Amino acid sequence: MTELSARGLSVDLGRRHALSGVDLTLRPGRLTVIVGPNGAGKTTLMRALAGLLAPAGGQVTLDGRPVTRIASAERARSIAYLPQGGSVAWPLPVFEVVALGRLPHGEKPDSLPPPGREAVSAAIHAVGLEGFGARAATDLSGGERARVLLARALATQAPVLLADEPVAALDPRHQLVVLEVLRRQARAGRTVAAIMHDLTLAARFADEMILLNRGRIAVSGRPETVLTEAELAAHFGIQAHVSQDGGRLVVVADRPLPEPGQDAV
Ligand SMILES: Nc1ncnc2c1ncn2[C@@H]1O[C@H](COP(=O)(O)OP(=O)(O)OP(=O)(O)O)[C@@H](O)[C@H]1O
Repeated sequence: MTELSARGLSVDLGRRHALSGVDLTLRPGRLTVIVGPNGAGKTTLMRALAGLLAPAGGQVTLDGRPVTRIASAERARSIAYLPQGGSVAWPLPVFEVVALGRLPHGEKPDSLPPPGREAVSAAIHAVGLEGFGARAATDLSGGERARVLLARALATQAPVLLADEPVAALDPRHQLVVLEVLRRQARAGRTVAAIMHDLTLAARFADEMILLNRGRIAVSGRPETVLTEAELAAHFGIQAHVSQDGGRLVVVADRPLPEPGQDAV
């Protein structure tokens, strides 16, 4: 059971304050969805949580230990990170790309021990890519490749899984497949966070949501607390209609609100 926390987290990128004073705790057993407008700092936050960016202030801790002080191999075994829009550089077979997720365990793709091989096969199965194992990962569609990269992260079997826009490239069925995988990971006791832009889908799967805007947490909590028409207007700049359909939250973006100082069209 692994808890990932940020306290007073600030990150500068060049001269830009990308994150300021972020406090959050990602808990085992929960799927937390991070939302926010473009440029809000979501990717920066996830990279800092993964220990890939050094904070300018505050800190990120994994079960109380500062994440940037954990040796990289141990960190990679503890936190699986799926970057946004990841690519595959080499024409390796899908099985071998997914098997790269076992490297933090010291297991090489061409000589996996049985438990490692099982983890790779289970990850390929989880994302619905059976039958793709021998295909070159460079010869796949964007959505297929996105699922290969998620499978690589799953194959690590890390107690923490951080996924940056894991469903952005996927068709509706595979969006559901992947979100069900993330929810199952959480239900199995892992600590799971995902960045998403589809607010209705996010509300359906999130145990908890964090709305980030201008590098700060604007609001967090249950989806119905975060996704109110007022919060959507204030932070996404949209007039939206939020309703309940059979107990599910539905967000329909009606129109963009004028930027402050801009005349309505
Ligand atoms: N390498 C960089 N140097 C300077 N500024 C950067 C750098 N990378 C990102 N930024 C800026 O930091 C801010 C946060 O970027 P970030 O990628 O975290 O946003 P995001 O919320 O993930 O956005 P999106 O929804 O568009 O993916 C943005 O204003 C961006 O322009």
